[in-house]
Formats: sequence, C-alpha cells, structure tokens
Amino acid sequence: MAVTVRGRHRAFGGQVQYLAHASAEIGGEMRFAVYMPPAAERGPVPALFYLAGLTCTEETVIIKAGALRRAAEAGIALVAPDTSPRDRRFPGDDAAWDFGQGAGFYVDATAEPWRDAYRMYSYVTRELPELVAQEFPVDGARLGVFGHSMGGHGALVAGLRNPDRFRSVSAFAPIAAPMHCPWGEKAFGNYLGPDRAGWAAYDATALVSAGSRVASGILVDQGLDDQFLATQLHPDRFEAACRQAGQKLTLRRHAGYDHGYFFISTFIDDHIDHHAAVLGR
Ligand SMILES: N[C@@H](CCC(=O)N[C@@H](CS)C(=O)NCC(=O)O)C(=O)O
Repeated sequence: MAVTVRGRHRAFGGQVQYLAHASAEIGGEMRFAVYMPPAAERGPVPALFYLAGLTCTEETVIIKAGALRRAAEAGIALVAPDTSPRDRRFPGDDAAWDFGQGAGFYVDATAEPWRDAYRMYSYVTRELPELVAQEFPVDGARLGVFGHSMGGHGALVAGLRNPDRFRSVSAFAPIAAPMHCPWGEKAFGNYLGPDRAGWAAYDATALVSAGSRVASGILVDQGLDDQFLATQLHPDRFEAACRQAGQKLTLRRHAGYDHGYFFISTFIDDHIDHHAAVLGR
C-alpha cells in the first residue's frame, strides 16, 4: 500500500485515520488525515478536502471543527492534508509562523530554495486527490474543497482553477485577496518571487475577475470580530469581484465571531450540507 497508517480511531460509526505517504510533488513524506463515514462500507462516497490555516496540521480540523458527526450523517468523506512540507527542511523555514513550516500557502513555489519542495498547489489539487481515490472507497468524480484562512484562500483558488476536479467550494474567513495583504505579499514574494504578474494565478479575487468560475456557487462565512479581518482577509474585495463577474457567492457575516475554531465549529454543518447538496447528485 502506498500509504502508511499512523493511527485509526472509530468515530460516529466511521473511522478517522492519520496517514503518511511518500509524496512525489513534495519529494518527501507528507501527512494527511481521512475520515470515512459509515456509508463508505457500502460503496464509494464523495469526499470533501479541507485545507487548514497557518500553524495548523492535518489533525486540526479533525480535532477542533466538530465536523465528523455531520460528515457521517451526510455520507461524505473528509480529507485533510498538512499545511506544508515538514520532511524537507530549508534555512529559515521555522523562523516565522506565517511562512515556511505550517504556511505553504497552497502554491507551487518558483523561487529558490522553496521550489524544490513547496509544491502544495499541485499536491492538494492533483497528487492527494488521485491518491485518495485510489486507496479509499472515494468517488473521484464527486470531490469538493473547503478551508480556513490560508486554507480558505487555498480552497477558493483550487476550486476556481479546477472546476472539473472540485465541484463544490466553500471557505471560512479566507484570505480572499492575498496580493493585497501582508500575509499574501510575504508568502508570494518569497515563494513566487517579486514579479506580481505571477501571483494572480493564486489570488481568488484576481481569478474571478479574470473569468474563473465555480458553477455551483461559493459559500463563505466570516466573523466580524475576526482579529485578522481588517488587515488580511478582504472579503469585500472578493464580494465586489464576484458581483461584477456574475459569480454566485453567499457571503455571510456573523457578528461577534472571531477567527478561531469556535467560529468554524458553529457553522461547519452548513458547509458540509452545502457540499453534500452538490456532490450528492
Ligand atoms: N499564531 C498566530 C495565530 C495563527 C492563527 O490564528 N492560525 C489560525 C489559522 S490562520 C488557526 O487556525 N490556528 C489554529 C487554531 O486556532 O487552533 C498568532 O499568534 O497570532
């Protein structure tokens, strides 16, 4: 088997597995988690990829989001990759929490030295979906993608650029215009180099303006007490681009909620239902 099982846990009649495999894109070991619902015992199920935010790992959504009960009820698998290479190391990759380890930003790096391993875009849009469809009872034609913050950015970009692969898309507090915020400028400047023309392929707002579309519509939830809202996230820019381009978007703003997993766990069922409604057909 191409995948090593590091842990297995029964949950809501299904099973959480913590896994590792040798990634060709990353050139080293990558870790990911899978939740298979009870329905997977009877045949292939749709799968929902969750891309986590800065400092997170493949365990975060499984432990903190409260997603498993609804995934079990909906008969939908969850797949959660780690947020960066860990096996391959580079000088300075642990100097900051918003770049390097735990902060792969779901791009294929083109700048030295990161280009050798930081290929998270290809990893989450191609290698991991293909591996999961091969190794688990997952219907590779019924995949969705969602995520949080850096992973919300990753989910929007993965969905907008790969409509044939990911049929449903949603995000919690995404970095919605990364070319225009400090996190994005730092990550893209280092992973992609100073030429901003190359950044637009990884900016959800720029992609919508340039014609990319998610046919099933996009769901975004945003807390209004999010400590990163004013400086980093820019949902208003994404909303304006979607309105101008005719991209269907449901952007819900929630008074009092911050950036963390209490916010995510409050609305996670709505996201799973959004994906199940598209992927169940
Ligand atoms: N370490 C940062 C916070 C990083 C952060 O908030 N990360 C978000 C994603 S962008 C997260 O989900 N953290 C993990 C958690 O809340 O469990 C800080 O000190 O301000």
